[in-house]
Amino acid sequence: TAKPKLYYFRGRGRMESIRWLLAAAGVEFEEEFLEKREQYEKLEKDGCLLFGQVPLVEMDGMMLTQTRAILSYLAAKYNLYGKDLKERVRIDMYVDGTLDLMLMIMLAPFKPPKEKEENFALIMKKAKTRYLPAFEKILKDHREDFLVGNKFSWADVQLLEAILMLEELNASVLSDFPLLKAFKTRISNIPTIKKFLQPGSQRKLHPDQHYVDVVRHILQF
Ligand SMILES: CCCCC[C@H]1O[C@@H](O)C[C@@H]1SC[C@H](NC(=O)CC[C@H](N)C(=O)O)C(=O)NCC(=O)O
Repeated sequence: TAKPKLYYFRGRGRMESIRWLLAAAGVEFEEEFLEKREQYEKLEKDGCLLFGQVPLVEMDGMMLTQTRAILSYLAAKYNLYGKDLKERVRIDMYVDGTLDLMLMIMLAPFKPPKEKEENFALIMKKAKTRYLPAFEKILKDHREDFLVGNKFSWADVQLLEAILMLEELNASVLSDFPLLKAFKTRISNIPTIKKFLQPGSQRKLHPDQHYVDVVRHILQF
């Protein structure tokens, strides 16, 4: 069967969580990197972009857009979405929280220079006073290796992704969160994730100025 094909910039952005989830599920995927505006315009002209936006994932005979829709489809398809409705809604709550946090981090490089310092402080404040305490408490109350049920799920994948992004911004961000530190080690050692964390995987690097310039050029903003 054909591998999923991801269409996005050569960077993390909104597509990175999709790369993580596919990798965690052990699913190989191909990528087409948007480097020129013409590529984006062709996708639009060909009617691939429902709302004129990427991420776009071509799989199972469909042209899928909307990051959350794609992630939910993948989680369900690869059995990473809990055992019943109640586990699924907890996973949805947790992943929406990590997506909110990661969106702040993802958009940071696009902030005007004079706002960067303040924006960085806001991200760290939200991480340390809102998101990390919430997940530390979940691990404390739930007393399992994973966030939901006693099984690896989409929520675990995305929390690890968010933790690693935060540590890139501030290496000691987990210093007050011992359960999250142990969680990070546990989940990082899951074979499919361990492989994705090795150099040479399809995991993308921290965004640099070139990347910001390419995105601005293609999307003309
Ligand atoms: C890679 C760095 C990403 C930072 C910026 C990204 O976040 C978004 O704010 C913009 C990009 S992603 C590219 C952007 N896509 C979206 O905003 C998708 C939003 C949608 N709800 C989703 O979750 O998939 C885009 O195609 N815009 C064209 C335009 O709307 O005309």
